[in-house]
Amino acid sequence: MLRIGAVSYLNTRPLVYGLRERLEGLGSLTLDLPSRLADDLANGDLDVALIPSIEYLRGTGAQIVSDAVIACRGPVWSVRLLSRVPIANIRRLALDEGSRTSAALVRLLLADQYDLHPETIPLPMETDPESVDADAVLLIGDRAMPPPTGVYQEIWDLGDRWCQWSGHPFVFAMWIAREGIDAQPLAKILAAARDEGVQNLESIAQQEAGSHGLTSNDLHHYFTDNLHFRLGPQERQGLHIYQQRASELGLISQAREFHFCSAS
Ligand SMILES: C=C(O[C@@H]1C=C(C(=O)O)C=C[C@H]1O)C(=O)O
Repeated sequence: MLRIGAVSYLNTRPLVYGLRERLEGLGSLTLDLPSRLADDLANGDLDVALIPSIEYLRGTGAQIVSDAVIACRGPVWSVRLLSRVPIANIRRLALDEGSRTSAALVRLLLADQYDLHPETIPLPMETDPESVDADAVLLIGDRAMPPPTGVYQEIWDLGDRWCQWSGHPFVFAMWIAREGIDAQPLAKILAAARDEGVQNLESIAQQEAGSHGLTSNDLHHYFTDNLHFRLGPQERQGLHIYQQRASELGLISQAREFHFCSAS
């Protein structure tokens, strides 16, 4: 049985639509924070997981299993930098502990656009962003979605900032298999779950909205207009640009070749 892990945020509901049933007899599915999924894949506690793309670029796992991904082609809504000071004055930055990709992305954008290299501190899941001693806070996933309660001078949507800066989509997370795992049977299953999820965005939005304090219209808009669930040539290009720049800034040690599972 394969041990499979997926992100526990709303953004992943369309990717795991009916997935447990499809996996019957082949694997089990657990949901967790993106950063923990990457650590569990790296230490062998998971066989396949939806991990932050930067962790794959850093060397975690062996193969990209599917073209089902979490990406965006403009504003993403759920990845935001909230700054109490003008962006150019950020000295201390708190980073959502669930994140790896966006944690590197925000440092990359601050370095390239403002020549800024702030001190970073972790923002634990249970910590209220209002209470943290930092000039700015990076939030991802469900907790980034409600309107912020504090007073902020500037708010960045990192999907939007990246796409405007690079001219390419951004890939936040990908299904990755660890070394030695035959993930081929999974490739079709993950793509089929995504395809069915994408066909049912309206009903997923209706099911999930209330418990997250969102309207089903807003959530439907998030799934259809903000998120993008397929790794195509433009997304690959965006990933290459991110890899290149992250490596130049020392956020990853060296660029790796992308390996795709043959059935994907
Ligand atoms: C768009 C998002 O993509 C995510 C961002 C990730 C990261 O920053 O490491 C990892 C997985 C995705 O859940 C989000 O969480 O809002």
